[in-house]
Amino acid sequence: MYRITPGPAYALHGSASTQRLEAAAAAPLPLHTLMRRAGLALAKLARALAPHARTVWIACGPGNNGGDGLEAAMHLHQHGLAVVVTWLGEPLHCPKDAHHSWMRAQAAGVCFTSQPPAALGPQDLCIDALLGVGLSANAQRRWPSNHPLLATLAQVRSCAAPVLAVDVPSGLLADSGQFAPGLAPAPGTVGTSPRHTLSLLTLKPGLFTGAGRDAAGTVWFDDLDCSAPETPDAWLNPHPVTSIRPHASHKGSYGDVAVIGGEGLGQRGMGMGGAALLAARAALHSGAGRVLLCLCDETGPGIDIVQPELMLRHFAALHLEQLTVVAGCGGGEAIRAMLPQVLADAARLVLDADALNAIACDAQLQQALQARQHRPHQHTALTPHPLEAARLLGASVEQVQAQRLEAALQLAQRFGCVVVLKGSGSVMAAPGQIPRINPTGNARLASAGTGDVLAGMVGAALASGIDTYTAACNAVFTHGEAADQWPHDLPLTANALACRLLPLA
Ligand SMILES: NC(=O)C1=CN([C@@H]2O[C@H](COP(=O)(O)OP(=O)(O)OC[C@H]3O[C@@H](n4cnc5c(N)ncnc54)[C@H](OP(=O)(O)O)[C@@H]3O)[C@@H](O)[C@H]2O)[C@@H](O)CC1
Ligand SMILES: Nc1ncnc2c1ncn2[C@@H]1O[C@H](COP(=O)(O)OP(=O)(O)O)[C@@H](O)[C@H]1O
Ligand SMILES: [K+]
Repeated sequence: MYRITPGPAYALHGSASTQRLEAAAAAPLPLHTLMRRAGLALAKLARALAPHARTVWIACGPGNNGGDGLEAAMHLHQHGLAVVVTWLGEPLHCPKDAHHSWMRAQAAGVCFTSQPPAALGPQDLCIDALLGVGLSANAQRRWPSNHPLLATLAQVRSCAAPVLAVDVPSGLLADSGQFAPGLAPAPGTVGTSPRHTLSLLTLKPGLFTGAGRDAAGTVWFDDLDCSAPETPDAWLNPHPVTSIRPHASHKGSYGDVAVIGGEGLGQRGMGMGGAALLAARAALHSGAGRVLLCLCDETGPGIDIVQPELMLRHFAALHLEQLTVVAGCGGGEAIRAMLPQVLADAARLVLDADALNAIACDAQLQQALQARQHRPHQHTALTPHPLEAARLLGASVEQVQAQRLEAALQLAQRFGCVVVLKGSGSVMAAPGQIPRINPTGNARLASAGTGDVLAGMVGAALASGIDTYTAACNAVFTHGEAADQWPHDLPLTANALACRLLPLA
C-alpha cells in the first residue's frame, strides 16, 4: 500500500474495467480472498492514520463496499479499538462476500448501531464504506429522499473525525469524478476534517478530476496482491522527463513562438492585451528560443517594457509556416479575421480562449481546423476550459463536466488534434492515445490569466520540437506543479506565474 503523489504514470481504471479485473483476480483464489485482503489493508491504514483513535465509526453500505468495512471492523475490534458499525445491508439480500464479512464481524463481537457514536473527535476516525464502484449514475431514481443511506452519508460527510473512504468517497462516480445525481453534498455540509481514500485493486479516474480531488483528499492505493493487465482507461499524467540543453545549441534550437491576441481597448472598449502578454512572457520563461508578440491592436505599444525580450510584430510580418503560434489569448472578436490564415499556415498551433470561441460558431473555421490533421507538418493543440469545450461540442458545461474524459476525447477526435480540458484534474486527450489526468495544480490557479500562461507554456514546449501530446502534457504538469510549490505567503498571480516558471525544455 502506498500514497499517491504526483510524478509516476499511474494506470487508472474505471468501474467497468475494475469489475472485470476483480472477476479475473478472484477466479483462481479461494472465496472471499479479495475482501479479506481489502479489509486487512483498510484496517492497517486506519490504524496508521488514527493511532490514538478512541472510537472508529464504520458506516457500511448494502454492497461489497460495506463488506470491506465489515471486514476492517473485525480487525480493528480485534486490535482493541472501540469499533462501532452502522450497517445498511440486509442479510437476505446482500452480496455473498459482504454477508460473509458481516458474519465474521458479528462473531468477533463488533458493536452494531443505527446511529454514529456521539462526540467523534479529531483524533477518532470515520470509515466511509457506504458505496464503491457499484454505484450507478441513476441513484436518484432508486433512492427516495428518506432512505437511511442518504442520512448516513450526510453524517459521514459532516463528521468531525477524519474520514477514510473505502475505494471511492461514497456518492462519487469512479469513472467521472462527479457525484451521482442526488448524492452531491449540499453546500456547507461537508466537514473540514482530513479526507483520505484507499483505492482498492485499481486507481479510479474519478479520484483525480472534477469533484474527485476534494472528495477523495489524500489517495492511497492497495493492489490486493493482484496485477492489473488490462489496458488502462487513463493514465495519471507523469512528471516530464527532464532534458538537458546541449552546449552546442543556440536560440534557434528551441523554436520561435508567436503569440497572437490582445484586442485593443479602442475596438470594443475592452482592452485584452494583458492576456497576450501573459502568454508571451510564459513562453519566454518556459524556454522558447524567441518569442514574437502580435497584438490585435494597431495602436498598441511597440515594446513590452517589463519584458523587452519580446519582439512586437504586425500580423503581416509573421512567417506562420515557420512558427509555433499561440492564438486566442485575449483576442476578442479581432482574432476571428486572422484565424483562416493562422489555421491554414501555422506549423504548430495552440488555440485558446477567443480563438476557440470563434471556431465554435463558424463551420468554415471548424473545417479549416479539421483540415490541419491531414497536413503532416502541421500540429495543433486546443486548450479549452469547460465552457469553451461545451461551446465547441454544442453541449452544456454540465454535460462536459459529467464526462470530462469522454468530452476531451470527443473534441480530440472531432478536430483531429490534442486537447487539454482544463480545470481541477485537467484532462489531456489525442486521437488514438489513452487520455491522461493531470495530478498537479490547485485552486490558487483559479485566477484570471493563468490559462493564458498555460497556453504560452504549451507553445514553448511545442516549439522545442517534442510531439504535441507530450508537449501539452508536460506543460500542464509543470504549470500545476509551479502552483503547488508556490510559497504560501506569496500571492499567486498569473504574471508572477508566467515569469517565475523554470524552463520546460
Ligand atoms: N473491485 C475490487 O477490487 C474489489 C471490490 N471490493 C469492494 O466492493 C465494492 C463494489 O461492491 P458492489 O459492486 O457490491 O457495490 P457497492 O460499491 O458496494 O455499492 C453498490 C451497492 O449499492 C446499491 N446500489 C448501486 N447503485 C444504486 C443505485 N443507483 N440506487 C440504489 N442502490 C444502488 C447496490 O445494490 P444493487 O444494485 O445490487 O441492487 C449495491 O448494494 C468496491 O468498491 C470495493 O469496495 C473489494 O471487496 C474486493 C475487491
Ligand atoms: N481549482 C483548480 N484546480 C486546479 N487547477 C485550476 C483550478 N482552477 C483553475 N485551474 C487552472 O488554471 C487555469 C485557468 O485557465 P482559464 O480558465 O482559461 O483562465 P483564464 O482564461 O483566466 O486564463 C487552467 O490551467 C486550469 O486548469
Ligand atoms: K466508499
